[in-house]
Amino acid sequence: MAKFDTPSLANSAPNTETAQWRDYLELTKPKVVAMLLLTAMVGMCLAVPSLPPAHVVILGLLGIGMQSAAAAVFNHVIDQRIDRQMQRTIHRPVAKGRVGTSQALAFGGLLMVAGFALLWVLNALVAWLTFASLIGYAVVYTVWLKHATPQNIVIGGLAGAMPPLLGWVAVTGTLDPHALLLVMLIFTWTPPHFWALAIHREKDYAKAGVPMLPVTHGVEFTKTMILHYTLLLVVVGLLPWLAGMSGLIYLFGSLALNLGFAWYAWQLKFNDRKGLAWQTFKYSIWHVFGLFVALLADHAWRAIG
Ligand code: HEM
Ligand SMILES: CC(C)=CCC/C(C)=C/CC/C(C)=C/COP(=O)(O)OP(=O)(O)O
Repeated sequence: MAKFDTPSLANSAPNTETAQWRDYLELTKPKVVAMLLLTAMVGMCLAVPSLPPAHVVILGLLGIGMQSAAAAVFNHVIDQRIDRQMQRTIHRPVAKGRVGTSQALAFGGLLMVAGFALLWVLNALVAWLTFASLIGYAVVYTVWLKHATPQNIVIGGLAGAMPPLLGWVAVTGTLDPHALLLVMLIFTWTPPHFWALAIHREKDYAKAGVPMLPVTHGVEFTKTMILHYTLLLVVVGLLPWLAGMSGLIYLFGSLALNLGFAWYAWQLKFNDRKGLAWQTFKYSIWHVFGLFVALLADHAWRAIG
């Protein structure tokens, strides 16, 4: 790996190796999409008092999953130059040349069209909103925002925060302000999720010339912002309960998880121990998983109760 450290080699033409199915899977960012689908499923369940119809869940998750995966594939194609400059991403299939740009575009295009068609069967609103999220991530964030401002992931985070609302609309066909509260949860979670990683990978982003907050405003300022967002998340986390969407299981679950996130952020800011940024990033992933499982468990409890 070390041989790619020098900028000249990092920028050189990619290797041409044979693509395997694993490369195509990697292009879809499967773990991120799996988490997005969990949040979409929670949106579907909370849209109705008990359980949504099985065919809506299946078609909806397939459609939202395919469109999210397509967005991830396009992100790999568009970012291939900067991916070749960062240690974390240097081995990605398009960056390395194992999957060519046109093959990746064809794969992404297929996923996009198939996903749109599946959602169209449910209702036009969910199909268009999901497509707008795809454009939001693959074009607005990846092409423009990422290189334009250190607030890139705050604004661009909206696309990744949309799945609970998309799930909700898949079931009801209409927009509901309650679904926006779930969007707000992920929207507030995204900056501390990403900036913790950006501190850990600051050198990567500086080398690739991407204006992430730790690069433009320094690590200390970024830590302060992370702490602010986690404290805001404690408050935003109360909203689903205050709005009557959830009960005590969610309330106490979210309080524990959000205070835990704030504790990590506090340590990151005021303790110089090495590795805290990476630990905070890892925690953020378990945190968002726990938050949506708590919403689901709470809903199931109320549905049978
Ligand atoms: C603009 C918004 C977001 C940005 C910039 C962002 C950034 C990132 C980055 C750079 C990684 C890769 C870390 C690595 O390579 O080790 C990552 C991992 C991850 N993110 Fe995010 N993220 C965003 C939104 C989301 C959302 C909305 C979710 C789900 C709710 C999510 C879930 C995950 C998961 C599960 C991983 C771990 C993936 C793995 O281990 O392969 N992210 N995120
Ligand atoms: C239809 C729909 C809901 C679309 C959203 C799809 C989606 C995959 C959102 C996740 C956001 C994400 C992983 C951002 C990281 O991109 P990055 O380019 O900053 O990170 P990288 O360097 O790891 O590629």
